[in-house]
Amino acid sequence: MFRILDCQPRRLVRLKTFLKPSFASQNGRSQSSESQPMMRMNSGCDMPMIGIGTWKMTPCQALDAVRCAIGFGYRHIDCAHVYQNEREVGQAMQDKIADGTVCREQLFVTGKLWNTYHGCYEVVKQGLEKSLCDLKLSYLDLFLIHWPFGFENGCELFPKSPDGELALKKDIHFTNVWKSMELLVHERLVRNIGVSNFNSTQIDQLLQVATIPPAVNQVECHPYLNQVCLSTFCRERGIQLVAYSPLGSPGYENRTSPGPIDDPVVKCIANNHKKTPAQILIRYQIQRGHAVIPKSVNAERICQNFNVFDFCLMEHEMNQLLGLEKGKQGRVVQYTDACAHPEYPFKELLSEGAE
Ligand SMILES: NC(=O)C1=CN([C@@H]2O[C@H](COP(=O)(O)OP(=O)(O)OC[C@H]3O[C@@H](n4cnc5c(N)ncnc54)[C@H](OP(=O)(O)O)[C@@H]3O)[C@@H](O)[C@H]2O)C=CC1
Ligand SMILES: O=C1CO[C@H](CO)[C@@H](O)[C@@H]1O
Repeated sequence: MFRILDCQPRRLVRLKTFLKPSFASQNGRSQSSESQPMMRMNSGCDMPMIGIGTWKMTPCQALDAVRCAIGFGYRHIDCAHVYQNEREVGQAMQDKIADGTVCREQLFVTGKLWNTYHGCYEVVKQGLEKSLCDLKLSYLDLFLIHWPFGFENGCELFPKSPDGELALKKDIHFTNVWKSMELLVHERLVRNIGVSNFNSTQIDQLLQVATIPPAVNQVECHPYLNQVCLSTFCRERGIQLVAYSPLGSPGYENRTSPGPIDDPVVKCIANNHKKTPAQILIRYQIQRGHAVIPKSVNAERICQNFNVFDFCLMEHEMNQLLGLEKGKQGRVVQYTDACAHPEYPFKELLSEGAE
């Protein structure tokens, strides 16, 4: 049986309940999917706490990495149309269903409505159908509004205006997009809906119109951007925080300084536990009650990132990690190209000063 984690307000993840002698260590053995912790969302659906991220996987890498991840026991796959690899992610899932490793119902697949599909209901539905078709699925477990702002509709993922700037679409508000997302639930094309990169003001606005409240807010989160306020805000409203770029997205071209995976404090905690810095960063999210979606295309690291249930960070270590916060300097995925949109969520990045 799956272990269920209740993510209701103020409920903390109890770690000892996860410790099972049968967990694989870093030796490449597969870990039983039956023993991984789950998050119960508001809708009553369960989401596995660790998923595999798929951004920046080439199509070929995605095919191998997702097959490998499912083989190691991952059941949560984080996808998006804009990652341009959904066909291969879908093929990998089909392959693992065909070889008997999993059935569809055991997978938890997240998709995201790309910014060029902010429009009327038909446009939003087209966005979903494109992903369903590529992923070779008849429904998604979770569908997110990828960003609170839209771009001009069309085939270009990053459309440009005649002046060469990103063509922002300002005549439709995310609350209208949300109403279409709700219809997709009623049509049983998606089991849960949520948002990504929304700030607390935007979530409040959404909650005022929603008949189905967002199940999750997927945001950047790691020790340099710990999202303490947003995490509490979401928890108090029964919204599950999903931590993206949990390793600080090393290698991302926008990263100009070393990230948390290279931080001496993280390395020291890792040494004390005989774990890797990546495992500390993933475990840190789980102990905060966040779902977490590290990306890797390397089989050893895919396995390593999943093997974080045989140790526990102590309170003082969690506090040390929380103390690494860098405010807006810690944010890697900034999307300042879209800052002229009224719903650009990270206004603090546009002002002078540290915070
Ligand atoms: N909603 C949104 O707007 C966003 C969502 N996301 C989602 O979150 C996922 C994760 O975030 P992402 O930005 O990819 O970054 P991560 O923080 O997951 O870091 C990924 C990088 O870390 C490396 N890495 C992975 N595991 C290890 C390890 N154990 N030791 C050392 N290095 C490691 C990977 O290299 P290698 O592959 O070679 O192992 C890759 O370069 C994305 O893939 C995507 O699914 C991300 C950004 C925005
Ligand atoms: O998920 C993400 C990664 O890729 C996208 C663009 O290329 C980002 O906008 C987004 O946040």
